[in-house]
Amino acid sequence: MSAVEIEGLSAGYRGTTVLSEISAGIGDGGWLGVIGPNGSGKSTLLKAMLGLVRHTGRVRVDGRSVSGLRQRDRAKLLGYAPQLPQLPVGMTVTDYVLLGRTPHLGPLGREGARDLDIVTEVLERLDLLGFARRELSELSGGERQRAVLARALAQRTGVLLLDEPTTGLDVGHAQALLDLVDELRRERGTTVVTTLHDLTMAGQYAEHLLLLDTGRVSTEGSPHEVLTAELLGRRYAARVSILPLPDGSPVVAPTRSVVSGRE
Ligand SMILES: Nc1ncnc2c1ncn2[C@@H]1O[C@H](COP(=O)(O)OP(=O)(O)OP(=O)(O)O)[C@@H](O)[C@H]1O
Repeated sequence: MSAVEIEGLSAGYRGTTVLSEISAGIGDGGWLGVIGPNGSGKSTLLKAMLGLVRHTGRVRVDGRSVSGLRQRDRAKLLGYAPQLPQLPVGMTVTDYVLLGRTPHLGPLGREGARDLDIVTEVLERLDLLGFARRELSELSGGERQRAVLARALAQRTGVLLLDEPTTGLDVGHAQALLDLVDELRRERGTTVVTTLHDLTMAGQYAEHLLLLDTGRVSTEGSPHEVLTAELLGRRYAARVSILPLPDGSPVVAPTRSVVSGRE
């Protein structure tokens, strides 16, 4: 359980500023969805929170600034599943997920029974036990995606930062993965930050959305406040309609332009 505050976060690469003055707060067990068009800075925001790119401003977890922490100590607070992780060649699923335990290992770097138990539990939870001894290169895209999430879950942190966790997953597996994250949130009070391209799903799972545009916060608020045809049309240069589901939650439906003269 951890509350997260982002305060005046600016970040960039090699002298170029990509993110400017981002501020946001997420309560214990909250879910923040970061949305925005390609290149708007969503992944950079997560990387800056993790200290993986140069940044100014503050990130606090339970009131404690993480900016000055060593990578290892940050990794005890913030779990991370990157969008395009480098997957070590020849590594099995179990060994890969065990990497999530690295920040918790003692000076000799040996994993103990508790670490192995956590890995088994996570593999079971993500329906990966059958693949435990398989090499990562022998998994399908969706299975690999689950292994990446498994590694982040094995970190056992109060905060999870998930960068496009449903990329490459079919609708059923995407739902199952987001349901699982939601379950963790309810059971353990895990605080979640996800970037998501699927705006309907972003609105269904996140309670609060942060819409980025060219590295700045364009709009933030509840899914109903942010997922409007006018706003999305402007920010994404897209034609969309917002349709309500029976429970009132918004579906973002792309609409095709009418081409005259077509049969
Ligand atoms: N390592 C890097 N070096 C230089 N520029 C980078 C680097 N990574 C990202 N950028 C640039 O920073 C900007 C924001 O990129 P970022 O990956 O954060 O966007 P995003 O919103 O996550 O995009 P997408 O939806 O396409 O994944 C882009 O203009 C991108 O080209």
